[in-house]
Amino acid sequence: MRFEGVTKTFVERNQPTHVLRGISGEVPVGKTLTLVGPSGSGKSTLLSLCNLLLTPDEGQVYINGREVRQWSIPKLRQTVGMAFQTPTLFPGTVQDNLELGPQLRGERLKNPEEWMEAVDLPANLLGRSVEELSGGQRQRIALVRTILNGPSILLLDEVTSALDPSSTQVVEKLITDWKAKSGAAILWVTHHLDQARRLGDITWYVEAGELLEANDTKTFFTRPETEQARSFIHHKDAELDDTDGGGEEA
Ligand SMILES: Nc1ncnc2c1ncn2[C@@H]1O[C@H](COP(=O)(O)OP(=O)(O)OP(=O)(O)O)[C@@H](O)[C@H]1O
Repeated sequence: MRFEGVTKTFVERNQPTHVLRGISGEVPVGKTLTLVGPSGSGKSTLLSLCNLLLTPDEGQVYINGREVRQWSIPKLRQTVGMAFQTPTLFPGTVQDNLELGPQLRGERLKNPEEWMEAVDLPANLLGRSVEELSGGQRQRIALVRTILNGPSILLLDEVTSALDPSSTQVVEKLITDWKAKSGAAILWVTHHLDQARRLGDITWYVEAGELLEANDTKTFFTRPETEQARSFIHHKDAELDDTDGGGEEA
């Protein structure tokens, strides 16, 4: 996935907000890119351009070498999976939701129980309506469903923010195991710098719509190049210390 000079401006009551200002860079195949930056810096907007929930005003987004606007929406959404903080599931049973992706490819889901085990949920939930699931269970099922669509790129927007530490661990393991097997590229927005540090191969820092730093994750966190990134890391780490060494933020 590649961005070339991407800009996006929202206009509300004649007031323009320049949300993305000339973002360029690449998420290489098989890598996890963790995207960090202050609230309102444009992270979710950047993700939304990758599967045409939004279109850029200027610049291009390339998926597997082809500009997003050249893709058919169904093919694009199958290739580029996306999961949000608030999971979306279709009405029906858990199994109905998991079967959807394979069915669209004319396949059958062979091992639903194994997927349930992978996200630490009992197999007897398969026949239950998704209405009956807790928030943490919904998020885990939504992620499995996204993965079963067979994407080669995964966009994750704060997917563990509403989860307790043990569900967070299950979700992180699901995604990292799947990435290792599939060789997919992942663009992962997170407010949790410990998560960005732990899971990223590459980290981007955006502030006020500008990509101020793009580096391998270890270098970004140990030797940030800009004063803005240094200060952001420092403040976030201090917040984490204040919340008694790593509790989940709301
Ligand atoms: N549809 C929209 N119309 C108008 N303004 C929008 C729209 N979507 C986002 N914005 C504005 O664009 C800016 C960037 O929002 P975005 O959600 O991309 O930031 P973010 O970095 O993901 O924030 P957070 O970390 O809080 O989720 C914000 O000022 C937001 O209010």
